[in-house]
Amino acid sequence: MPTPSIFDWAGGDAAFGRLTTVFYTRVRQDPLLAPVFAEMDEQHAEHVAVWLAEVFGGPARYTQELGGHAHMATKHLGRGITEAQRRRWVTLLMDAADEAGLPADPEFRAVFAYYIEWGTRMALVYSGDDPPPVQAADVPRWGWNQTPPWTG
Ligand code: HEM
Repeated sequence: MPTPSIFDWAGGDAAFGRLTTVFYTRVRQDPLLAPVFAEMDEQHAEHVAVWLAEVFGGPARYTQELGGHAHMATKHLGRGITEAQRRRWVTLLMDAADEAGLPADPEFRAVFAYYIEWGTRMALVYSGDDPPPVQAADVPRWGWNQTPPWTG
């Protein structure tokens, strides 16, 4: 049997759809994050689900249909996300993973948390004073392995 992608292991598009639906319901009720997302459009949760699906080895729909990495990174520019907001984002997403019934095995949750920790820190970098060029990267692909060390 070939090793399944993380996307397949998680439960495919349906699982990521449930995840972001639950997550943004929690975000709207959260005093620290609700103001950050006050202007988000109706399709935001779905778009983040499509992004996560691509990252975890699913179809490359964010790249093909939604503007790819440059569009996603641009959405974070100038937002000045704080560490407290980032940490709350992570906490609510992990709570949402439980509520949405994503697999709870240690390997899946470790690799899931690994991307979320990395991705939220990258969102903070893009939202800050000296962001990297938005065109400089593709949508990351997260496997069961590790990333190389930070090169700036
Ligand atoms: C792994 C971490 C993250 C991922 C995968 C992610 C993903 C995305 C994506 C895909 C978009 C663009 C949606 C679209 O195409 O319409 C977006 C926009 C946005 N993100 Fe993130 N994000 C992350 C972390 C964060 C954090 C930590 C914050 C703030 C606490 C944040 C705040 C926002 C905001 C405010 C927008 C714009 C919403 C709108 O007005 O439509 N993101 N994010």
